[in-house]
Formats: sequence, C-alpha cells, structure tokens
Amino acid sequence: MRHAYGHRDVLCGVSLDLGPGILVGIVGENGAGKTTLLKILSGELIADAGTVRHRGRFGYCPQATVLNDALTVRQHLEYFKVAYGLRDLRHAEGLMEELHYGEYVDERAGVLSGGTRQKLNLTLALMHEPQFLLLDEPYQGFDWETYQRFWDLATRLRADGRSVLVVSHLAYDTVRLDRMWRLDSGLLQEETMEPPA
Ligand SMILES: Nc1ncnc2c1ncn2[C@@H]1O[C@H](COP(=O)(O)OP(=O)(O)OP(=O)(O)O)[C@@H](O)[C@H]1O
Repeated sequence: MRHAYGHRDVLCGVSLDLGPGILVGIVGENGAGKTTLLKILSGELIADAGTVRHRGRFGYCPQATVLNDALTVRQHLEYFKVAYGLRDLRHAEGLMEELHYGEYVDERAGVLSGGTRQKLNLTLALMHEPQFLLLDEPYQGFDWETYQRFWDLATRLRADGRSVLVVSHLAYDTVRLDRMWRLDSGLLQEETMEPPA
C-alpha cells in the first residue's frame, strides 16, 4: 500500500500478512509513518493505493486516547458495550482487574492519570475479544509492572489464536514477538530476532 500527505510520501509500498496466533511488532522513528499505517489498517484513513482485508472482529487501540473527559470509566464501558453489541461487561471487568485500575471505575476520565487513561483505552480496544488487534503505542505511560502485564496479556491473546500487531517507537522486549519489522523510508524491513538468552 502507498500513502502520501500532499507531496510527503509516507508509505511507499508496504505489504503485510498476519495469520492467526501471531504477535508482531512494527518499530520506527518518530514520524516514520507507523500511525498512518495503523489508521489505514483500521479503516480510519483510506490509502492512496492498496487494499486491506481482515476476517473477524478487530480491535484498534489508537495512539491518541478516544476518551470523553466528562464520562466515568463505567460510562465508557457501558457505551462501548452497546456499540459492540455485548451482553455483559464480564470481559471488560476482567481486563480492568488484570490492569489494576478497578478502583477508578466511578471516576471521570478527565481526572485519571495518563497511565490509567491508557489502561482504559486498551480495555476499550479489547473488551469485545477481537480476533485481530491493532495496538498503537499501547504501553505509553505505563509503569514497569503494568508494562509487564501488558506483554503477558498480549502473549495470552496470541496463545488464544489472535493476531496482535504492536506498533512502537521503542523496540524493547523483542523476544516476546514472533516477528518484527522496521518502518523506514516508507518501507517495511524485517528485523532479525535475537534468540532469548
Ligand atoms: N494528517 C496529516 N497531514 C499531513 N501530514 C501528516 C498527517 N498525519 C501525519 N503526517 C505526517 O506523516 C508522517 C508520518 O506520521 P505518523 O504519525 O504516521 O508517524 P509515526 O511513525 O506514527 O510517528 P510517532 O512515532 O511520532 O507517533 C509525519 O511526517 C507526519 O508529520
């Protein structure tokens, strides 16, 4: 796929195929085009050329949180429950527990810390148990323990047969990934993975 903003070419021929049960990463410097690629994969942006196909439900955790500051955590979950057509919030509550922010359920999003806002942002992307996950800088603002919990969660989703794509400008924890690409000059280049020590 290809995409330019005006005369600035951002994606110059990117092709990606993700099967089930895979955890992959895309890294790249600030401004490399990672968010542009995820916006195209999620349908938020139409590429100048190319097509995107996915089977089953997908979840998208955008880099900019999608929260309404006036609504509480619980109200966010209720709205997304309706939007996703879920019967209950059991899975969302499990995620809230796993990410350790249940105590904020009746707080308005506007008063939450950056890390807690991101936990909610991630929950909203995962609460309908999608088959295919697009996560843009999903651990921004997380403390170390939450960061570890995030990777445990991602690893479990992969083990459940889901496809998980994590985009970040930081290439930590690459041993957790099955494959990793670097987005540079509008092209994806596969990086060699280091075997665990
Ligand atoms: N709506 C837009 N209009 C014009 N240019 C844009 C637009 N969105 C992004 N860009 C430009 O496209 C390039 C890629 O931006 P993008 O946000 O995709 O990069 P990124 O790799 O996600 O960066 P970061 O790591 O900083 O989040 C940048 O040069 C950016 O300034």
